[in-house]
Amino acid sequence: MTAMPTETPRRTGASAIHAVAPSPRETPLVARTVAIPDPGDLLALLPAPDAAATFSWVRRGEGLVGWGRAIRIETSGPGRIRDADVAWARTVAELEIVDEVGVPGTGPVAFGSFSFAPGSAAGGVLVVPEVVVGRRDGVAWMTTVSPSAGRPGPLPAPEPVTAPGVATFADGALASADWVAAVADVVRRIRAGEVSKVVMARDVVVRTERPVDVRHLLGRLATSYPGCWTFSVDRLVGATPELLVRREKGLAASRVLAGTIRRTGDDADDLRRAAQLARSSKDLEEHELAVASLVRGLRPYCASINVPDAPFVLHLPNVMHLATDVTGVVDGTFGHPSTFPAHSPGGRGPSSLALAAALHPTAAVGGTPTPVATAILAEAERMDRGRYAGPVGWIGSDGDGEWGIGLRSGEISPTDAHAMRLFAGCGVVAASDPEAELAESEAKLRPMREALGG
Ligand SMILES: C=C(O[C@H]1C=CC=C(C(=O)O)[C@@H]1O)C(=O)O
Repeated sequence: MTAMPTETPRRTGASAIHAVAPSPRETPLVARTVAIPDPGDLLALLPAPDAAATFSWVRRGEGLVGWGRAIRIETSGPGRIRDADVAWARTVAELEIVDEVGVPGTGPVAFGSFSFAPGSAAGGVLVVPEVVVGRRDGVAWMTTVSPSAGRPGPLPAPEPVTAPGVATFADGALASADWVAAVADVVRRIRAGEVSKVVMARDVVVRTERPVDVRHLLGRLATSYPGCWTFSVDRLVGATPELLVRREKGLAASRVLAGTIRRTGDDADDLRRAAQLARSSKDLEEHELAVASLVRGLRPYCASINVPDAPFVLHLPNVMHLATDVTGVVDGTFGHPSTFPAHSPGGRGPSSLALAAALHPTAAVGGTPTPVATAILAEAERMDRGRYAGPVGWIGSDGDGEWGIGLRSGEISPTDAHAMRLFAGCGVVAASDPEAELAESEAKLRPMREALGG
């Protein structure tokens, strides 16, 4: 039996499952994975401009792309990530799975994206595309999810990609000067001892001459930021350098980023700046708090954890970050309450999504201590972050998967394909200079601005 709608599906024909109440289907959906010849550029396969039905998780030419919506799971509230994990395990249990390839990313896959804040109307979503094409270590495959058990047909011929034309950018919730004043106020509260770190974000609204074709953005982001995860899930699009958690074959991995310096484009100067960043006590403090929060979140789920003594400097085209790669051995015997048996045959422990639920929000996007910091930012930013800075990624049928943090991103409006909101945030600590944070947020907005042609 296969999960089917408990409420009227959207008119796209997708099956909609609201949270954890899938109801049975007469004919099971079949998820079939077959090997295919190397398909070339994965992003070039995406057939249509519709951001709501276009999925991507691509880094250095490898990863997953998908289109169409075979199953949709929507969640909301504080349990939005865990509820989606539970609903996914139930959905998987009711699929018929034929996987002729058997590597991470084959079999049925759900792409997901979750709001930063528990109370956000943006909630959470998992979508199983009708078609997924993936590549990893030179192996390529196609997975189809449909009521038919037949072998998949040829890939569709993509429609031409269109550029958005002239894009105009305007202040979002706060004008720049007001945001700087809000950051200054937060610095005062930190210095008064109320909180150690608060990540302050801002939004920028965009209007484009022509409807945004998400494939245009994805192509530009992937070309300019090959080391980032170029993602598209349900209209949230971006290229994030930060991995919240990957679970693969019993191992958990996370790339924590916090502490930033802008690049100038001059190699010698950038090297000097990298050294300056590695020694900056303000950035090292910001970074340490982010690593500590990640490790605190991961520890209960791991038999062992490896945390390097010092961060390295990650070079991106727009900025450099202090970075720490944390790894852990997932405790397969640990009975996470949201881990369904389908995710832990033989005691595999919490799924990648259960781990993401446990880790979000780290101090790289919230602050320290988390409850105080998130309450302060919610008030000071004067906006709902939506799914910016929330987990974004994919999960497979065995619970393995990859979840990034939805940074360097923007959301295409659900009602107007000419409208987007872009986001960027900065870790604020006692030594922060509000004007410098504004400049840093501008540098972090650059990938999306440039992808839009700004
Ligand atoms: C919150 C963002 O970045 C985080 C990740 C890396 C460096 C950060 C920083 O230095 O402030 C932030 O913690 C963002 O890009 O919107």
